[in-house]
Amino acid sequence: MFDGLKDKLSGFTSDVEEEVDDEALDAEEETEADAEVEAEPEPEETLDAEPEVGAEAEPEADTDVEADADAEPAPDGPATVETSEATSEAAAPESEPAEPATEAAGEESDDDDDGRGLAAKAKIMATGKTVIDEEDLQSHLDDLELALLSSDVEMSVANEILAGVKENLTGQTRRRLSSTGNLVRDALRESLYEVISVGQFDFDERVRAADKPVTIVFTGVNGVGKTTTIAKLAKYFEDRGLSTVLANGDTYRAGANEQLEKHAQNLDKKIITHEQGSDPTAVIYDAVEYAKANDIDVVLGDTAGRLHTSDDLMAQLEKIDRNIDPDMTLFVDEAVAGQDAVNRAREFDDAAAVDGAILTKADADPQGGAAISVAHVTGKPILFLGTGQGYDDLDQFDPEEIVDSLIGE
Ligand SMILES: Nc1nc2c(ncn2[C@@H]2O[C@H](COP(=O)(O)OP(=O)(O)OP(=O)(O)O)[C@@H](O)[C@H]2O)c(=O)[nH]1
Repeated sequence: MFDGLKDKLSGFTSDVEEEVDDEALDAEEETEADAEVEAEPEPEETLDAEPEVGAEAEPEADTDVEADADAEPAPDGPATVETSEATSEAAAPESEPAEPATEAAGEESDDDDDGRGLAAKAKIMATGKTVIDEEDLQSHLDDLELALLSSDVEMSVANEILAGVKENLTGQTRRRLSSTGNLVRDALRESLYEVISVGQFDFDERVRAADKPVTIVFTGVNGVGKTTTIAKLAKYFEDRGLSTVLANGDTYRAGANEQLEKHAQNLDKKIITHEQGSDPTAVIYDAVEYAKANDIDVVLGDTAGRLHTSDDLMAQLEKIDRNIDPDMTLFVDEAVAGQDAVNRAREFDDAAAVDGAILTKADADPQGGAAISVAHVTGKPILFLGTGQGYDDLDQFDPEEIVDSLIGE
């Protein structure tokens, strides 16, 4: 799932990490040079070079930072990051002295596995320098933009991700990043998470809390796996102890009844159908009445997937809204449709406000563009991903899990 996108994102993070490493090395050399200068026999500089002796003995205002750093003496003596960190903070007393030194001290112990440069990276963050020059970052951001667009990520969403990465790596927010050697990945992770977690709510909880029967109506064009998804959700609810009745409100398409009937039969579920061409609202209404009479928990109502530009479609959904007032309207499309799915999500949401989306065929989608973009574009969350043709192949959409799978933990 989304393997092509994973590769592209990994290319970006390793390229920028390299750049950050180079900057870190430069910074390290600079700091070492500074330290040599500081080691000259001026009284205050001597204090920095030999903190155990000097700091407690001279608690003057401008040496408070050293004293703080020394409050937890480093076993390795003055050559530790804590010491040199405190030194650089003291050299620039204006810039938030104590906290960064503590951050850097905490970070240092985790940095061994990344080899060169990590202590220096922590130092760059702690001392308020940028992690990477904006200019150096720009060419990588251009590459990232291309990678996102070629993976079908919607333009405005790609721009949002780029802006987030840039801000996280060069702006004021970088201190929020955990410095465990994955600065760039963390920046990308945070930025991706922001766009794909839009509007998330607890689907199970909402269903549990609602008065029964809960009515869920499905919209979306034909051929994307809507019928299969309704069947998968019937199984999903059964697994959670909730009963369902299916309603075929797609009275427009020949063969729709048979298709849903087959799933209902396989899953041993009640299905309500009317003749082809009849009123979809009436079908779903009957299903709701059946659910009430038979103590059924959830009504799953299909609707026709005619073209989203059709006034008929809007009129149909409006009529369902007016007469049935469903608890949720979910938009279904296929992840593999990429930009088309994103555009349709926007148009369906404009036509008849949806509460969330389900993307089918994520298992067959190397790009991930729709999965990244739909929530941000509509302001409504993706709730499920279809991951295969079996009834159990439906995963709840967990933004954190998706981001982890895209860029590694
Ligand atoms: N690989 C994969 N195939 C799927 C998934 N969901 C549905 N399909 C397949 O997609 C094909 C179309 O699914 P249907 O449910 O019949 O789709 P549909 O005809 O769009 O249904 P309507 O939207 O109601 O018209 C079927 O072969 C399904 O098995 C999925 O998540 N992954």
